[in-house]
Amino acid sequence: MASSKAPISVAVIGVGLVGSAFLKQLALPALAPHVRLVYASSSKRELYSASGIQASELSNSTAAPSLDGLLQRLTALGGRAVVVDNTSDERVAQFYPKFLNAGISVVTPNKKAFSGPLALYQQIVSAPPPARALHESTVGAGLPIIQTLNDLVQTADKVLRIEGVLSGTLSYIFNEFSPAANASSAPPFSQIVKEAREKGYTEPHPADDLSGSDVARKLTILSRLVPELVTALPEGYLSVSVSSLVPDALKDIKTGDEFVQRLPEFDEYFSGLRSEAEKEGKVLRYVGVVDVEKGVVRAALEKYSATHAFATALGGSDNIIAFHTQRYSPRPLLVQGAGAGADVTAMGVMSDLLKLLR
Ligand SMILES: NC(=O)C1=CN([C@@H]2O[C@H](COP(=O)(O)OP(=O)(O)OC[C@H]3O[C@@H](n4cnc5c(N)ncnc54)[C@H](OP(=O)(O)O)[C@@H]3O)[C@@H](O)[C@H]2O)C=CC1
Ligand SMILES: N[C@@H](CC=O)C(=O)O
Ligand code: NA
Repeated sequence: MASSKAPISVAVIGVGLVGSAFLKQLALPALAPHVRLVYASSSKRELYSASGIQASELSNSTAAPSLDGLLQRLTALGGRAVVVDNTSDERVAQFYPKFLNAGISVVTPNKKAFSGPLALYQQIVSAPPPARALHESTVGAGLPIIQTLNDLVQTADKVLRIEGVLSGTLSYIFNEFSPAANASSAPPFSQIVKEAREKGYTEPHPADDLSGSDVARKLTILSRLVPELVTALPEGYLSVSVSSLVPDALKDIKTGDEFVQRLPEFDEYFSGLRSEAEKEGKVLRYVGVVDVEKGVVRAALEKYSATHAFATALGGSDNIIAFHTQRYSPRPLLVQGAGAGADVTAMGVMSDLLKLLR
C-alpha cells in the first residue's frame, strides 16, 4: 500500500456493531500514514475536525448529525475523501449521489442503495470518477463475492446461474434448528433466532432476515452486476420472488425486541416444517437463485437431502455461493465462509477502503 499521497479523509456514519469493528481496524498502526478519521456519527450526534478526531469522543458531542453539513465540510477540505456508511439507513443511502458527484467516494455494507429502485442505483454507478462506490460487504459480508463476480464479468466469462445460502442469519438458524442429525434435540426456533441476534448476525429488525427481504436485496445486488440482468429488477428487491418466514400475526411489529418476544408463539409451526422435512430424510435451508438463462431471481425455504453440501458443509453463519459460468462448468466456482458478524463485515468494508488507497 506504499503511497506518497496525503492521507485520505475518512468520515464514518454509524458506529454500531459493524461501525465499531471498522473503527478498530482503521486504527491499525500500518494504516496511520494513509488515513485520517475526520468525522463520526451515530443517529443522534456527530463529531468533526479537519485535523482528525478520536471516535471515542463522539459520545461527548452535542451536535446533531447532518449529511448536508458533512458534504459541505468534506468539499471544503479538498483532497481525497471517503464516506463509510455503516448504517442500514435509507436516507443515508439516498445521499450517495451527492457525495459521489462532489468527488467523495462511498464505501458501505448498507444494501439499501444497491438493492432499491433502479434509478438510484444507476445514479450511483454512473457517478463521475475518480469517486467510487464500493460495497463488497453488502453480499456475504467480508467474503469476496462482489469482487469475484466483477472479475468473472470483466474477463468476459458468461454467468449462467448464481445460487447459494446468502443469509448469515438464516444459515445459522437452519444449521442449528435443522441439522443433518439429531434435529429433534435442537433448541426451539425462537431461541435460535434470539441467539442469531445476540451474535450480531441479524439486521437491526430480525424480520428483515426472516421475511427473505435481506436475501432478496443480495440477489438484486448480484443480478445488477450481471450484464443481462442490469435492468431486470426495476423495483429492486421488491421485484424478487421470495417466500417469507414471518408469521402473518407478526408482520406489522415495529421493533426487533417485540418481534423476538412474540416469536415463541410460532415455535410449533416451525417444528412442524422441520418434521415434514425429516420424514423425507431432508433438512431445511433458505436458498437464493439468480438464473440468468431463465431470467428468474428467487429465494425460498427448501428441503435438501441430509447428504447435500448445504446440509453437511455449513456451520455457524456460513454463506456458500456457487457461480455457474461458461468457464466454471460443469463444476461451479464456490465461495464459502462466515457471511455475517461484525468483524468479518468490517473486514469487507476495510478491503474496499484499501482498494481506494491503492
Ligand atoms: N451485522 C452483520 O453481520 C452485517 C451487517 N451488514 C450491514 O451493515 C450495516 C450495519 O449493521 P450493524 O452494525 O449490524 O447494525 P447496528 O444496528 O449495530 O448499527 C447501525 C448503526 O447505525 C446508526 N445509524 C442509524 N441511522 C443513522 C444515521 N442517519 N446517521 C448516523 N448513524 C446512524 C445507529 O445508530 P444509533 O445507535 O444511534 O441508533 C446504529 O448504531 C447494515 O446496513 C447491515 O445490513 C452487512 C453484512 C453483515
Ligand atoms: N443480516 C444479514 C447480515 C449480512 O448481510 C445476514 O444475516 O446475512
Ligand atoms: Na462480500
